[in-house]
Amino acid sequence: MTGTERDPDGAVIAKRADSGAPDTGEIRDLARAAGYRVAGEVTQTRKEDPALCLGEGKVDELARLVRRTEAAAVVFDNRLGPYQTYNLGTRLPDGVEVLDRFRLILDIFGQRARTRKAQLQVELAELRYELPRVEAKVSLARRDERPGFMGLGEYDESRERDIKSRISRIREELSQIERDEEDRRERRRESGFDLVALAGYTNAGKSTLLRQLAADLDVDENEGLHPDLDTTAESRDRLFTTLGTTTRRADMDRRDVLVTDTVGFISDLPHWLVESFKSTLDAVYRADLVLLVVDVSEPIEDIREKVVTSHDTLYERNEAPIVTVLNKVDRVPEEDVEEKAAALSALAPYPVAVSGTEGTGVEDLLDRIDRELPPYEHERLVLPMSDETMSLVSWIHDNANVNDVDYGEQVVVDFEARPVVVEKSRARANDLPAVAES
Ligand SMILES: Nc1nc2c(ncn2[C@@H]2O[C@H](COP(=O)(O)OP(=O)(O)OP(=O)(O)O)[C@@H](O)[C@H]2O)c(=O)[nH]1
Ligand SMILES: [Mg+2]
Repeated sequence: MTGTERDPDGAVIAKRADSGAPDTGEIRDLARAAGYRVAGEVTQTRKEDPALCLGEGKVDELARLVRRTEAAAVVFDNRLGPYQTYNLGTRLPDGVEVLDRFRLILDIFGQRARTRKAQLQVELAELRYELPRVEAKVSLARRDERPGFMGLGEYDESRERDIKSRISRIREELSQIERDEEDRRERRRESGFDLVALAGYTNAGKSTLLRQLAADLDVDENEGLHPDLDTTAESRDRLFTTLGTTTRRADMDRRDVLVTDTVGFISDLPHWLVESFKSTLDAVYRADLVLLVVDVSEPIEDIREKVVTSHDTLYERNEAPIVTVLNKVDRVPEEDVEEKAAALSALAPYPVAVSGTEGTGVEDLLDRIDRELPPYEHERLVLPMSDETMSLVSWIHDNANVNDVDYGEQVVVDFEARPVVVEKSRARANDLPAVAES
C-alpha cells in the first residue's frame, strides 16, 4: 500500500510507560488538536527498548493496526530518539509518518502561528528538533554506505550547516523582538499600568477568563492608546487554542491594569521547546502579578500534576507573585471545590474560585488583584500656575487617581498612583519653573 491510499487524517496512538497503566488521554487530545482522527492505540508497560521504544512484538502489533486502519501517522506520547524514529519507520508500511509528542506539539504550533514572532519561534523549535536528527542521518549514511545514501549524506551535511546558521539568525531577530517588547512593557508601566499575566495549563480557561476581566467598553479607546491591544481571545475546548499573546485593559475602578493572555503550559516539554517560546512567556515572567489558572473540574491528581508543571515552567524566571485561580467552579459542587482547595493548600495557598463562563467570583478576583499589586502612593504637589503646569496636571489625570485639584495662586494636585508615576510627576514638577512643593 502506498501513502496516498492511507487515510490522511487517521492516526494510531502509541505509548510506553515504565510502570502503571499508560494513560493516553492527553496525547489523544493533542492528536485531535493537530487535526487527526484517532484510529486506535497500542500501549505497553515495560522498560524502554533502545532501538524501537516498544518491544518487538508490540511494534508488530502496531504495524498490523496501522495496516488495518489505513492510518497515515503513528503518534507516540514518548520522546523518540532519531534512531528509534528511523527504525520504527522501517517496520511500518511505506509512507506512514512517525511522530513523537514534541513533533506533534510543533505541528500544532505551526498550524496556529499567525504573527511573525510565533512563526519564528516555531521555526526555531523545528530546527532545534531537526538538528540532532540530521546529524544522526549523516552518521547513519556514512555507516550504511548504501549506494545513493552517500549522496543524501553529503546533502545532509550542508543541511546541518544551513540549520545552524538559520538558528543563529532567528535567535537574533527574536532577541530584537524581545527587546522591543520589554521597552513596551516599561512604557506601559511608566504610563501607570500594572501588568497582570494569565498563565496555566493549556485548556484551563485563560482566554475565557480574560474576556471576563476585560473592560469590553474600553477596548476602542484602548486601541487608540495601544494599537497592539487585541480585541479577541479565542476560547475552544481544544489544547493550545492560544499561541501568541493578547493584552486587554481590565475592568477596575481604582487602577489601570493590563491583562495578558498567552500560550498554555503542558507537561514533558523538553527544555529547547520551552526556550524557543521564551519571548512569548516573557509576558508572564515579567508581569507584576501572575494569575495561575487551574481547571478545578478535573480529578485532584491531574490538577496537582498540572499545578506542578506550571510551577516548574514558571520557576526559574518568574519574578512576580502568583495567585492561583480555581476556574470552572460551575462544573463542581461547592464542597468539592473546598476539598480540592484544601488538598492543594501547600502548592497553591489562598486560591480564588471563579467561573470564567458564568462570571462567578470575578469581582473577588479583581479585588484580590488590587490587593496583590504594589499599593498606590499618595502625593500632593503644589505647582505654579502656568501652561506647563496645566499640561502636567492633565498628564497626572491620565495616569493617576486624582483626589482633588485646587486652582488658586498656585495649583495643588492631590492624587494616588503607582510609585513610578509618582516619581515621574515629581521629576516633571521639579523641572517646572519656580516650583514649590509641600
Ligand atoms: N464549564 C466551564 N467551562 C469553561 C470555563 N472556562 C473555560 N471553559 C471552557 O474550557 C475550554 C478552554 O477554554 P479556553 O479559555 O480556550 O482555555 P485556555 O486556557 O485559553 O486554553 P489554551 O489557549 O488552549 O491554552 C473552552 O471550551 C471553554 O469554554 C468555566 O468557567 N466553566
Ligand atoms: Mg487560550
